Amino acid sequence: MTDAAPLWFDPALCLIDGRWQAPAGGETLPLTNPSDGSPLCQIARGDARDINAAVAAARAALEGGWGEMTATDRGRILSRMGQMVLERCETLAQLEAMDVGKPLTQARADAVALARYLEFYGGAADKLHGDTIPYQAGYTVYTLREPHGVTGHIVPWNYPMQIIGRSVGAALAMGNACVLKPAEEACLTALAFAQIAVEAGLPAGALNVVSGIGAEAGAALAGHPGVDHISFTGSVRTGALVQQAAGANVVPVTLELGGKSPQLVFDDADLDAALPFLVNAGIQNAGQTCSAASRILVQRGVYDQVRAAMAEAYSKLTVGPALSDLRLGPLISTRQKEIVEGYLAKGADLTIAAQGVLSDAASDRGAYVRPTLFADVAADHPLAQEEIFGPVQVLIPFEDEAEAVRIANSTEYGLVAGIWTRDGARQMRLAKRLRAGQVFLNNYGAGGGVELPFGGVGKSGHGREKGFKALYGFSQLKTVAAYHG
Ligand SMILES: NC(=O)c1ccc[n+]([C@@H]2O[C@H](COP(=O)([O-])OP(=O)(O)OC[C@H]3O[C@@H](n4cnc5c(N)ncnc54)[C@H](O)[C@@H]3O)[C@@H](O)[C@H]2O)c1
Ligand SMILES: C[N+](C)(C)CC=O
Repeated sequence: MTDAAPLWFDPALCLIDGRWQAPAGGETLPLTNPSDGSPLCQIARGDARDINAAVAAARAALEGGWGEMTATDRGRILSRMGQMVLERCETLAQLEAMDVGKPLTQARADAVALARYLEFYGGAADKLHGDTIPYQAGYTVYTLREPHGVTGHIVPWNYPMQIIGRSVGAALAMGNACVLKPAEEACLTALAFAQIAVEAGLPAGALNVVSGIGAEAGAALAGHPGVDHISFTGSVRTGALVQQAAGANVVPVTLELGGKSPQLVFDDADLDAALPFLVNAGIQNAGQTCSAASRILVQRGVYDQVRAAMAEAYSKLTVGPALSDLRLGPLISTRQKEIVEGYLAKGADLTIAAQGVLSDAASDRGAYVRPTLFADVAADHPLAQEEIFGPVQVLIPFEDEAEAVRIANSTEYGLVAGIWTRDGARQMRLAKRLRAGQVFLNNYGAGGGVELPFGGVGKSGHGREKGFKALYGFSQLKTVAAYHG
């Protein structure tokens, strides 16, 4: 680790029942810095035994101090955690940059987003309540909003802080006790978050964190009969496995999966306003973003202009080590680099409109690829259909609104869509017709905005996280019908 980001916790331990402890198997896994391939540290290789202990600790917390705490007091702790995240912002950003390969500016924004989630859900903890319901004579009927109980949170490596904030933050606000399984590729900020929770006075067992391999600790959590709800963020393939495992115990699952999100640019669009969003939403976090706008659909009348402007922007993109804070860092791993290079090879028959450049500091030991913009891509080409999870965007021309909608809705995903047009009626029509969980009109937020409900349709998943509405998903309703004559 660097002096700038010293670890003030031991990453080779799991947080269970408020205590950092060695995993039952006594084994560790290496974390690697994707910017140069150097070893970062060892993390705990938790397994089913640690998950069992974590679930038991969470259950005990619900029956003890955490379960008895008022919503207002829960909110206060979350708000305190948010403040502590802000105080540690620079350290957290450095850890995320080294662990994920994310440029420092983006990592800083993620730390601030984590703080915002904690503030937002801290403030919301005591705002959601039940109703009274008019019923038959002699009755008083009301509903209680209650936590699910023990919630499992399985998160990926690409935005650890943001995803932990939105799912664990909302779950704790509603009074659940959480078991978090971060990704084995990058989990330092998940562990730092756990330490912050301890320091902020979160009662023992309310948050338990077990790092480890997906097929071991993750599968044990997904299939655990003592868990009452699972929030999973990751790939479609793993999401299906998690849903199946949880389904065997009739446990509800929220799935936040992948995407192939489009931005639609019409002839009447404000192109100057659109350009930064078209490019940035494709290359943010080196394209390893579920809501990346990897398809840019452009109407014929402005197609050449958009292509030229994007190509110029691409030629200025520089890739380098995360701590040098260029526009793009490396991919998470050499394995991910091979996957992206495989897609670039599949695009050998296509026209490359432009590519970014590697900085001199981007060594062979890092997982670097040049951001690549393909032009004139057919809507059914694999590069226009499959999630690549790298800095690759395709330009697809269209004639009219009907064709734009058909192409936009032609993938198996439906996470986010952007529409660039000055025509208000078209904005309203398309906002309804596009299959996506979020639609942005004349802007594009690649998942930004803690206040905005987020989630997918189709293979992008189901359920909604973020925003106030997420609190409904992390709680359940009990109806109380009192007969008093
Ligand atoms: N919709 C969203 O909000 C969102 C956000 C970020 C990433 N994603 C998606 O995540 C994917 C990339 O992330 P990834 O490669 O880390 O995904 P992944 O599915 O490989 O891993 C995600 C998590 O699942 C765990 N896991 C792996 N196998 C498991 C199993 N059998 N049982 C239980 N858990 C298991 C992993 O350890 C990790 O913690 C992309 O498809 C991306 O679009 C979606
Ligand atoms: C929504 N977001 C950006 C936090 C994560 C997507 O990968």
